[in-house]
Amino acid sequence: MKPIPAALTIAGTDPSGGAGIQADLKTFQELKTYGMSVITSVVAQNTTGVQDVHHIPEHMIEQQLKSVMSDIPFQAFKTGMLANPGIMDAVAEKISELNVLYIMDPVMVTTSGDTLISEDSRDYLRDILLPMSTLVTPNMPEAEVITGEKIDTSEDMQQAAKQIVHEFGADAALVKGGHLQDEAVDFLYDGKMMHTFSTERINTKNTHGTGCTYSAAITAYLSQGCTLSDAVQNAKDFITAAIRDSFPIGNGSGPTNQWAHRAERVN
Ligand SMILES: Nc1ncnc2c1ncn2[C@@H]1O[C@H](COP(=O)(O)OP(=O)(O)O)[C@@H](O)[C@H]1O
Ligand SMILES: Cc1ncc(COP(=O)(O)OP(=O)(O)O)c(N)n1
Repeated sequence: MKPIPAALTIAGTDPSGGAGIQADLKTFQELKTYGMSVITSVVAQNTTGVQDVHHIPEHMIEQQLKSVMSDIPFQAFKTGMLANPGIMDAVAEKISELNVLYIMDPVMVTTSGDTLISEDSRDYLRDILLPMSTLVTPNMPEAEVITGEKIDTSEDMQQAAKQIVHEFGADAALVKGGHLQDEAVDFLYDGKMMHTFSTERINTKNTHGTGCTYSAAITAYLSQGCTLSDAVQNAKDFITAAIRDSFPIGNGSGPTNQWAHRAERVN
């Protein structure tokens, strides 16, 4: 019998439902992948920004991981918000036991400008977790932090993707261009080839949770057995539809719409 596609997200929460664990689980569900979650931080946030944060004690993060890992098999997992070195350490130790695909969304700062990980975590993220990853998905500011280089152009993005693989040890890197002005272009470097994924830029302020939703969609497609470049292309179609049909709700940057792809996808 074919295994049931299943995926795990290890991340922080968003009670307003647009980002973090909530966005990941909605995306897994929408893409017919059995979704599971380990919560690292409870974040009081909404479309306008972050109001407060409570970090889950490390022993409880480890216990959540043990509970899932000892019971239900999954083909892929992703990490999102890992707020400090203690949390990263707890996660690194448990995931080193896994032999499944690992998608790292190196969450650092939200669109609203709130910092989600401490300054001293950045080196740990780059030096310990990143080399364990099958794919890392930085946006342009995150790629700048990882590489230490300024990234302004699509040439800089491609250079950063290569550097993240060859110098810092990820199997593959997807540098996302949501922060570019004209085009929404992302570059995937898999250690051999550069792949380009491009769409027109949609004029909207409702992009809360785009990075979470995109990396969750990649994780779901990988759990179903897609190749890396197919998983990214399918996920790019998914996130583009979700942004195009995003929800104009809340007082700030509204959330993306995970069910928008249904109208556009021909199965
Ligand atoms: N306004 C937009 N129009 C179309 N695609 C976008 C837009 N903003 C972001 N994207 C796409 O959404 C995905 C997430 O990118 P990005 O916004 O850079 O991530 P993050 O949320 O981590 O900052 C990428 O594929 C990016 O190209
Ligand atoms: C708990 C949590 N994790 C990650 C983010 C950042 O989400 P992202 O998808 O990068 O998009 P923005 O929210 O920054 O638009 C978050 N807000 N909360």
